[in-house]
Amino acid sequence: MAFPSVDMWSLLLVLFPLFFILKRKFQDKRQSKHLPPGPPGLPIIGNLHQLRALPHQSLCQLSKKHGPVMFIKLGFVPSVVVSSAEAAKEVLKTHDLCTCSRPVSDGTRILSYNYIDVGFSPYGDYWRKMRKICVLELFSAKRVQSFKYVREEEVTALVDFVSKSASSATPVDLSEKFMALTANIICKAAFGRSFKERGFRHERFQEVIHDCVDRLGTFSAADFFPYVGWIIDRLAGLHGRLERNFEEFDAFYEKVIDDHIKKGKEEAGPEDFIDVLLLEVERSQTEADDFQFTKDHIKAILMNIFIGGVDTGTTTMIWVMTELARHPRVMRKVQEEIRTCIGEKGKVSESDIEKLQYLRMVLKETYRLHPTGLLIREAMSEININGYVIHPKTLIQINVFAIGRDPTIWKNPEEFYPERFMDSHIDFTGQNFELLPFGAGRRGCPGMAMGLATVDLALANLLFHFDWKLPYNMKEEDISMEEAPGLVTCKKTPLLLLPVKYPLV
Ligand code: HEM
Repeated sequence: MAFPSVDMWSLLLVLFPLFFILKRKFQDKRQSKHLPPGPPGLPIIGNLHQLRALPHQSLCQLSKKHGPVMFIKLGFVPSVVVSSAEAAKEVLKTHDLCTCSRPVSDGTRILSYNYIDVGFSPYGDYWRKMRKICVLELFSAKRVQSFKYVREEEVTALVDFVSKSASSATPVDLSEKFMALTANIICKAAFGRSFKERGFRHERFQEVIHDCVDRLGTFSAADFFPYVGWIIDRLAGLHGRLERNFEEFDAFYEKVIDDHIKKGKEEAGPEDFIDVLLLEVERSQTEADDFQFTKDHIKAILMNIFIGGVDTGTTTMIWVMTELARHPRVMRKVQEEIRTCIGEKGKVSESDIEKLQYLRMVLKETYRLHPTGLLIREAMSEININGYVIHPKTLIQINVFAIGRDPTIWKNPEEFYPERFMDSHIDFTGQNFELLPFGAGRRGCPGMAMGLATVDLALANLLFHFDWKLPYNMKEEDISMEEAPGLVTCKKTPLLLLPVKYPLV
């Protein structure tokens, strides 16, 4: 989440008198003695001024002073920030049922077709039905397996591209290539064909996805200042951009769904997400059920898949390759593992991945230092965390970044050292609260298996086929580790590396 610029602050000051009247109306009547400790805030804006462009980092600093369960106010919105594994377990396991809703916001309302999706809709019967459809029909192990051919096709095409770059000694922009890879794989799984075959420029699609993810991670005044915040958002042009992106997505989905309806059963081919979801529409029309599954429901789910599945996988691969480029010892070790395991087979297949234990450690270590972002929940009823009261409607932010760098859990937390996982039981599947890149509990990521299948296959093949050097006489310490603001914490500058073909005998 990014926070406002100087212009936005001036706007806030102009609207100050209005806020003040509203503040009285929204005055927090809670007894502060039961609330978690936190930094003192300013009138109206609360603690917003203490958060910089990268809130996970600002919150991590603040929690070092105020503790692992910290109370802050974002405008009028009360929020609790959780920065220890122990407290995260309380929220995501002990009290999961009371904390598994999501807060509403202008951005998520637009992109979720008014909360008829899975990722942003509040907890309740409706969400349970939608989540069940996704988990059973779209993200099951069988379905993930059914798209194996798509992943293999796309990874092979990427290896071919990189081979050509290696032959001409041209550096590869891995950030761009990873984005195209995940977007193409998800596009083929969702629509049966690539963007190009669907008459859409994939570069444009990636831009729109990225823009939406950025916007969802950006401060929106309407979210924190009821009634008046929308004026600031309008003036800052936040709304217009998101609405235009939404319309672009919507027109594309509409066309692809209509193509599927027209083609009917005539055109045989592997079942894609739209085929599966159209069956849900049919089923809900024939079964006497109050729940009517419509074209808009399909579109809302597609939106979750693109927004939840593309930037996350891309970012994971970028950070892994960035850390490996900075740590040649680890790079050599992981390549040795892959090359010894694969031998003369020529390429890594999905069935080889489980044998690659060190690669798994590299992935865990990368997720520890570069998790996707803050986990965002909303309390539905009063709960008690570490002896502090959290009231209903409080925004809960689990700072996975802070937990990954907590010196009470991790020795030398700033060091990239995959071997720390050697004899450790800690994994990232949501059972261990020290490492939560996919979240945990009822709202944990349902697309984890699908995301990891791409990440594992692509990384293993790129590390098997190529050695990776730094271009332009760069040194390891020249690689920028700067993060970009957004819902997903990406690397700010593109990662360019020079591939050198590994000679297969
Ligand atoms: C490596 C890739 C991925 C990472 C790191 C990742 C991470 C996450 C995280 C942190 C959450 C929030 C969990 C929580 O609040 O506890 C989430 C939710 C979600 N993810 Fe993923 N994700 C990935 C891939 C995918 C893919 C490929 C899809 C779909 C094709 C997907 C679909 C979703 C959906 C629908 C939700 C919302 C679930 C809900 O609210 O019920 N994700 N993901």
